[in-house]
Amino acid sequence: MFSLFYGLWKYLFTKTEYHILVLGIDKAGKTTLLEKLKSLYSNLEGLPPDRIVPTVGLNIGRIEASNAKLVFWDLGGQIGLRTIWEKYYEEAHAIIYVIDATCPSLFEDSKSALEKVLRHGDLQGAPLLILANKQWQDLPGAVSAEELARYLDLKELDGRLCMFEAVSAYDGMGIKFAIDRLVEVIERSKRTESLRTRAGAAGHL
Ligand SMILES: Nc1nc2c(ncn2[C@@H]2O[C@H](COP(=O)(O)OP(=O)(O)OP(=O)(O)O)[C@@H](O)[C@H]2O)c(=O)[nH]1
Ligand SMILES: [Mg+2]
Repeated sequence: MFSLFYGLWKYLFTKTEYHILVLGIDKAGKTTLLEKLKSLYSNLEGLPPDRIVPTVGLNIGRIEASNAKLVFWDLGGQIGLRTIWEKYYEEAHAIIYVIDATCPSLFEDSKSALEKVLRHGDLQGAPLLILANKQWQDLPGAVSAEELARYLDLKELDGRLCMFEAVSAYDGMGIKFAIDRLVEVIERSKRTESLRTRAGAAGHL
């Protein structure tokens, strides 16, 4: 009887944990975004932009949003570090792909790195949120989310849900809206269902 009530209590009150990969080429603003997420969603003050250095390993950020626990894995985007990305694919519920929207000369590089990510079998069906970052008042040259979508013209989405949002990792503009949308999509995605089934099966071994 106890286990029945415990199971029900756990079902009602335990928040599901989702793993979200934060990818993108170097200097796109991934770590600045991660630190801003910490400030926006918790009492912890994230690192200020002037103390953030290029990422070599992995930065992890945990927040609670839209009644879910979110774990962000922020990886280095330098060309020699991109081979590490795939080690995290299997366990990821979704991808956030960050692009410096003020730098069209790097869009092609961003696009080909992203296409490689999307082709990988371990990320099949993972929802994708593409952020047109650096929409900051001091950088008026940033392209909008719609313009970025046109530039990238992604063809190999393979049935996954893809969203574009304009954000500023500096001042936080657009971030909460984008994350809430992503969580909604993660909760309904087939990928989440299959990761849950796999975790359940592993638990019964
Ligand atoms: N103006 C402006 N600058 C930003 C914004 N986000 C990041 N930056 C700047 O862009 C540069 C790179 O930011 P990072 O967060 O280190 O970029 P990253 O994608 O983590 O880079 P790697 O770790 O090398 O992959 C830094 O100088 C940031 O201050 C933004 O929203 N607006
Ligand atoms: Mg970084």
